[in-house]
Amino acid sequence: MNTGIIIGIVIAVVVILALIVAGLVLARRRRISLHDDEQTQVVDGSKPQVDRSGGYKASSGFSFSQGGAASGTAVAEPPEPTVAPTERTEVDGQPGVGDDASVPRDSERRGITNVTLPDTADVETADTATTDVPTADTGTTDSSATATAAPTADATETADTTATAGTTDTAGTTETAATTAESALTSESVPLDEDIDSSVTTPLFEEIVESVGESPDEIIEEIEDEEAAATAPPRDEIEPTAGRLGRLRGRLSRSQGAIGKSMLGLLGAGDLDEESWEEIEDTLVMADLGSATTEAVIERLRTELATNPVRNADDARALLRRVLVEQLHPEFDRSIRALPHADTPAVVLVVGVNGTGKTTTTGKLARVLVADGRRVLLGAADTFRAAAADQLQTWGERVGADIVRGKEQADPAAVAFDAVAKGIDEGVDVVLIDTAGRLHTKTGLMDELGKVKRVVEKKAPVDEVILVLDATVGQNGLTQAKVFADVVDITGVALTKLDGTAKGGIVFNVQEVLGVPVKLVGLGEGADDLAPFDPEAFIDALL
Ligand SMILES: Nc1nc2c(ncn2[C@@H]2O[C@H](COP(=O)(O)OP(=O)(O)OP(=O)(O)O)[C@@H](O)[C@H]2O)c(=O)[nH]1
Repeated sequence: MNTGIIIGIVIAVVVILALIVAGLVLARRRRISLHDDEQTQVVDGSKPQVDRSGGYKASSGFSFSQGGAASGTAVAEPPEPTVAPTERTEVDGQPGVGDDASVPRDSERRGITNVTLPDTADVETADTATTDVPTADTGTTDSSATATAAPTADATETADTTATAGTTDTAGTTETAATTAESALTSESVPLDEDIDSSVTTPLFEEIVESVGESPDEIIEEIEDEEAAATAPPRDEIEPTAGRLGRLRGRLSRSQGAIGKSMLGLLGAGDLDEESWEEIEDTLVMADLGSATTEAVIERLRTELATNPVRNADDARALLRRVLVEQLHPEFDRSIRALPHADTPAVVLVVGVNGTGKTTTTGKLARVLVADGRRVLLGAADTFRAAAADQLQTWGERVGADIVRGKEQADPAAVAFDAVAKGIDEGVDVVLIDTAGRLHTKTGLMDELGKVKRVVEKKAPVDEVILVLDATVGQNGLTQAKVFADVVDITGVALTKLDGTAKGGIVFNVQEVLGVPVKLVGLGEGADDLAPFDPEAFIDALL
């Protein structure tokens, strides 16, 4: 082979290599970076934590406002829902609406029971009864009742324990007290709040003291000793809300990516043909944005791209972010109306299908409010599930909030009513009422929920009705939501279990369909895993 041919081959190889390298460099420059955020260490106080989120963090803490009054801020009221409220929806036959949620976790499954609620006349009677004749029914209380009810319940308990041991005279005396309480219970009949355990402690105690003729101080001392010895669950330290936001990072990991990766990839690919637009549409629908929001997003993207073509990864991300944030209505008022009125506490009703996280959300919210310096009273109006009131009571003990609870199967409206009555009497700032989870196909039960609200409103206006929705049930959750919206005027949504779904897009759809803002998001089972919803932070976590 002569030298000329060899030189020619070498030059050709060099040119080909140069072309390949140049091609790779250009391709790399053009490609939009869709890197998975590495797990980074987020230091929260002294505890390092793994951040898997891509950075969901609310830019501010929780915001509370007063119900019924103008908030004074430049935030907009939500528009009318885009989907007109329908007749009560029957969804029999549809897959899984609330089904997963209805599987009991910590208690035996019980049937749904229709509860006869008092008519208006009864309610008025109850009003009087609650205020004027705090009954001896507290005595029927399981000794687990409430912190406030402790003296009464414990009096009974002490009597039982000590009498068995047969050690002191006091036992006998206190036993008499318990017996007196019992007989008072059986003989007295008080309408409506006959099942209420708490809120009636002191008068009953006085009755007992009178009847046994013993010094109140002596009895109180004994009870206090017993209480001190009792193994009460330790009260949690409540950390300031500002400190917890960092910890919430890392919880949206599974919501992240569904929209971001494919959307940015498509947008970054330059000119979009119809096939690409269809792919974008599919991505949005798959992420649970719903058809109305999907159409709106695509229209906005088309308009924007026509005037401002995307040139690089940053452009694509910024455009998508802007369009998605816009669709989440950042102008909505997302404050929780939990600030007291001049002479009544704020009343917050927590509603939703069973298993969505109502009790947990109520507890977490109580925690936030207590941390904010508010005096909170809990109303355990979920009388259908045996463990629900216990669960709420545990939350109350952890955060330092009293609770009003009823016996299992007690009248939920009566419990709610009594909670508000007690809240007014004691001058608390806010009463949080946890209602029973119920399947919306049971029309009677939905009507009952409406009655709970109406009965409570005999005492004080309901400032906030928070619908708790489980993000993992996706679109089906909206069928539930619409039925609740028909029955009680929902003022905000708490979207729970966002940590367990890859379909964070449900947030868009919820707001669009219900016309109410998502105010809170649940990001885990922990006590502090509740965050105020912040559209910008949320989109940042999605992209
Ligand atoms: N992963 C996760 N789990 C949650 C969240 N919120 C609640 N849960 C869990 O969901 C389950 C149901 O929560 P509950 O608060 O009992 O639900 P509920 O709506 O009160 O249920 P009922 O009393 O039956 O109506 C519990 O195991 C909670 O710990 C959340 O944001 N993320």
